[in-house]
Amino acid sequence: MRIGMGYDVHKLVEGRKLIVGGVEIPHERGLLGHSDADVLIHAIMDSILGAMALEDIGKHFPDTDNAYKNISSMVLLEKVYDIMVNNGYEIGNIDCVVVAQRPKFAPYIHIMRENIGRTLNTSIDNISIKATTTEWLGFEGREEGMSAYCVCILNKN
Ligand SMILES: Nc1ccn([C@@H]2O[C@H](COP(=O)(O)O)[C@@H](O)[C@H]2O)c(=O)n1
Ligand SMILES: C[C@@]1(CO)OP(=O)(O)OP(=O)(O)OC[C@H]1O
Repeated sequence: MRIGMGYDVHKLVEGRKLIVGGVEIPHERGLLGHSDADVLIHAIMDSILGAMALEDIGKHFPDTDNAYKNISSMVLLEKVYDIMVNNGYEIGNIDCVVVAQRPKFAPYIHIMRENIGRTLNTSIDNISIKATTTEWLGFEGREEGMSAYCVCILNKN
C-alpha cells in the first residue's frame, strides 16, 4: 500500500470556462492554465503520481508542450491511470478538498465522483470530494483563485 498527496492552485480570470472535477460549472470567470486548468483533477493526478514516487504532472505533461494546450484534464487523468496500471497499482481510495469561495460546488459533487471513478476504474465509494470556502480569507476568499488538495491510497495488484 502506498500513500500520495497532491496540491494545486489556479488563478481565476475572465474569458475562461470554469471546469472542476471534469464538470463545466456556470460561473462568470474560469481558471487559467495551459490545460483546462481543472485544479481538482490536477491535485488528484499529483497524488497518484506521488504515491508511486513518479514526480508530478508538470514533468509528465510539460506546459511548454503544445500537445497539452487547452487539453481536458480528464484526458490527462486517463494517461495517469494508464501509468498507474502499468506500474501494477489500483486505487484504494481518494479524498479531496476543493477550496473556493464561489460558486457552490455541492450540486456537482456527485457527477464529479462518478466521472473520476469511471476514469480510474474504481467504485464511486472510493472517491470522496468535499468543498470549502475560506470565509473570505486568503486568495481563495478574495476569489483570486482556487486550490485543491488530495490524498490517495494505492494498492499493489
Ligand atoms: N465552493 C463551495 C464551498 C463550500 N460548499 C459547501 O458549503 C458548505 C459550507 O462551506 P463552509 O466553507 O462555509 O464550511 C460546505 O459544507 C460545502 O459542502 C460548496 O458547495 N462549494
Ligand atoms: C497540466 C499542465 C499541462 O498542460 O498545465 P496547466 O494547466 O498550466 O497546469 P499546472 O497545474 O501548472 O500543471 C502542469 C502542466 O504541465
